[in-house]
Amino acid sequence: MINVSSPADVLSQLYATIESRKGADAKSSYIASLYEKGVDTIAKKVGEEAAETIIAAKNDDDGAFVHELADLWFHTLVLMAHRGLPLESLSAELARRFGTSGHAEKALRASK
Ligand SMILES: N=c1c2ncn([C@@H]3O[C@H](COP(=O)(O)OP(=O)(O)OP(=O)(O)O)[C@@H](O)[C@H]3O)c2ncn1[C@@H]1O[C@H](COP(=O)(O)O)[C@@H](O)[C@H]1O
Repeated sequence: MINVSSPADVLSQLYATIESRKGADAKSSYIASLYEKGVDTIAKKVGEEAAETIIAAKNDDDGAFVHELADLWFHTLVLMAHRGLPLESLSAELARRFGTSGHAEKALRASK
């Protein structure tokens, strides 16, 4: 059982586990089986989980919604790890956006 002290800890521990499955046996590890199948299968899984998240978002069941969100986040992390990116590449990009409104960022793009 992992030590759940903060959302950031959970994400980094999960990502470390996901990265550690590189080269693992696909029969005993679901993540390794995804790596073995490759980017098309992992990306398709992300698409399926996104669709299931959208459906769950329109229903009242918070537990089911969180379940689908977790499946979606999990598979996007597997996709990122399969590409060889560190978790910090995502957190750095999100941190870079701190303080910039989406409206302002979009207006800047439109003016270019
Ligand atoms: N967080 C997860 C996690 N979330 C979801 N899943 C799996 O993702 C799969 C997708 O589920 P779905 O029902 O959507 O898909 P499916 O089973 O292929 O069936 P259908 O889509 O056909 O319905 C399931 O097998 C889930 O168990 C996960 N598998 C693993 N982890 C973490 O990764 C760790 C290592 O896992 P292994 O690589 O399997 O050792 C685990 O200890 C967990 O901490």
